[in-house]
Order: sequence, then structure tokens, then C-alpha cells
Amino acid sequence: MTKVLLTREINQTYREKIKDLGYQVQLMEEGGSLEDIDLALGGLALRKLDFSQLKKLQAVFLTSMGVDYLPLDYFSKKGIILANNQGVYAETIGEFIVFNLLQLQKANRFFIQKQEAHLWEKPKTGLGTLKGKTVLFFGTGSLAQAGARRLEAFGVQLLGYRKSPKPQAPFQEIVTDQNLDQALKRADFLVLTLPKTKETYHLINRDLLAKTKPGVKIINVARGDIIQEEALVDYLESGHVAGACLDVFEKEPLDPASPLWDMDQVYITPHHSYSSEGDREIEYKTIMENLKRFKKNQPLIHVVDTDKGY
Ligand SMILES: NC(=O)C1=CN([C@@H]2O[C@H](COP(=O)(O)OP(=O)(O)OC[C@H]3O[C@@H](n4cnc5c(N)ncnc54)[C@H](O)[C@@H]3O)[C@@H](O)[C@H]2O)C=CC1
Ligand SMILES: O=C(O)C(=O)COP(=O)(O)O
Repeated sequence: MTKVLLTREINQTYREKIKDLGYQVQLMEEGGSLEDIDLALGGLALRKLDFSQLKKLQAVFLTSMGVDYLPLDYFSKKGIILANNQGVYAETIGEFIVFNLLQLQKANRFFIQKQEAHLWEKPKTGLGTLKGKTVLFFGTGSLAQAGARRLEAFGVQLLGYRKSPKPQAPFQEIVTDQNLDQALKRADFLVLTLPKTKETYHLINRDLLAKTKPGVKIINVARGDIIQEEALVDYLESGHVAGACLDVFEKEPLDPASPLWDMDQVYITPHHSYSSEGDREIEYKTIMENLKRFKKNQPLIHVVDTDKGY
């Protein structure tokens, strides 16, 4: 019988459903031999595994969309198939992007602080409008598209940075390395939706920030390491970057001593933009489908290119 290693991230209902498909399951947190495991299923908890002990491992199915926390080079070398939860959190994160753009534009934190202090005060500058603003998405995948589609209603200019210049809806302009500098001069908002890879690590660094428009605001719902956090702090302190909504950080949980917590123009969420109201069926759809396919030896869906990292 095919043996599946599960982490506690797979909830009890689905552990039973996986057994019903005819798999033998073993809970990672309960220990046991790893020698005869064929499949591994879970999310972030899988990074605790020493994959070299799983001698028979054929495939890994993830609850997450990001794959950066796994030994991708090892998977490539061993021919271990990796499938992620592509697109599953796009709706919740698409809304979160819109919510964050509005928070930044409408200075929400100012009002929350004044309300908590029972103060009837207005900010020095008006709230303005998103209409006519330029929003540059880094990445044009499922999260970027979900955010951008929702933003069409606000009359913003939608720019998408990607490697190939091929047009892609709903972005009005595609930006590549060739014209990134010009786009940075125009963008009022940068929205990061890139996977963390060797290429995107610290992409938003001092050099890039120096090319941005004064007053730019940044949203990161992707991975913390895409931003050089120290540089961002300096640029926020100088006021060149006028605001940031950060859901992800170089080190999670964010250090309680980080200056980011207390900055007026910074909004922090604890890697929670993806969370749903418990819509488990959707969250497990890909994994269940892949388990059925694996049994029948059919091609799997949402297979990640472990060489590229997404
Ligand atoms: N905050 C959270 O809770 C969540 C964060 N994420 C993160 O967001 C990332 C993106 O998710 P999706 O949009 O679903 O991924 P996706 O795979 O649909 O899209 C990623 C896009 O980035 C582009 N890309 C990759 N490397 C690039 C580079 N060097 N230069 C330019 N473009 C590049 C790809 O071509 C693709 O269009 C995930 O990899 C994950 O790390 C995903 C879900 C939840
Ligand atoms: O799907 C993703 O990549 C996410 O960031 C969601 O959070 P997780 O990694 O599952 O804790």
C-alpha cells in the first residue's frame, strides 16, 4: 500500500479522506520510520524533515503556494515531484492587496490611532484617491492577477513586471528588466507577488529603492526576503518610501524590537493574508486531485519546476 507522510497541517477530516482513497498514512509529528514513505503532504512543517531519510519518496504535495522553504535542488537531483497549491489563496490575497492599497491611500492607521486615543483630529494632508495612480506589480501570476483584476474598478494604471514582454491581461503595460527603471520612476505603489528564488532574493534593495518615485508605497504579500528589510527601514525613515503593508518578513515572527512596528505609515500582518474562513474544500482540492491521479499513474497538476523555484 502507498504510504503517505502527513504533517498536522493536514486537518483530521482530510487525513480520514486520504485513508479512504486507499493510502496508508503516518503523522510526521508522531515519529516512525521514514524509509518506506512514498509521498509527503503538508506545508511549512515539512521543512523540519531530513528528506535524505525518505529513500523511497516520489512526490511532495503542498498546502502552500510558496515552495522556497524546501530543498529544491535535492528534489531536482532525486527526481522528486513537487506540486504546490497554486492559485488557492488568490481570491483572499487579491482582496487583501486592494484593502492594503486603500489603507495606504486613506491613511487608515492615523484614524485608528486617533480613535483609540479618543481624539477628533484630521491628518495634515487630504486622503486623495487611487484613481489615476500607477500600480506596479512585481510578478504577474495568480496573486498579481487577482489583485489587478479587482483594481480595474478603481481606475488605476496597472503595470506588471515579468521576464517576458508578452502582453498579459489585466495589465495595461508589461515591464521587463529593459524598462524597469522608467516604470519605477512612475509607480505610486509597488506590489510584490513574486516567488522567492535566487533571482528575486533582495530584489527590492537599496539600488532599486533609489530609483523609485519619492512617496512610493510598497505592499509585500509574497516573501519577506524579496525586500532587503534594512534598506526599506532606512527609506521609510527618510520618508522617500511613504508607506508599506507587510505580511511577510525576512525573519518570521518579526522581531518585537523591529522599528517597523512603530512606524506610522507601516501596516503589519503576521503572514496571514491568505487565511480563509475555513473553506477547506477549496484548500484541499489540488491535493485530493493529485492523490487520485497519483494512484492511477496520471499526470499531476500544479507541478513546480524545482530548477526555477516556482
Ligand atoms: N502571504 C501569503 O500568505 C502567501 C504568499 N505567497 C507567495 O506568493 C508567491 C507568488 O504566488 P503566485 O502569484 O500564486 O505565483 P505564480 O507562480 O502564479 O506567479 C509568480 C510570477 O512571478 C514571476 N516571476 C518569477 N520569477 C521572476 C523574476 N525573477 N522576475 C520577474 N518575474 C518573475 C513568474 O513568471 C510568475 O508570473 C508564492 O511563490 C508565495 O511565495 C503565496 C500564497 C500566500
Ligand atoms: O501558500 C503560501 O505560500 C503561503 O505563504 C501561505 O502560508 P503558509 O506558507 O502555508 O504558511
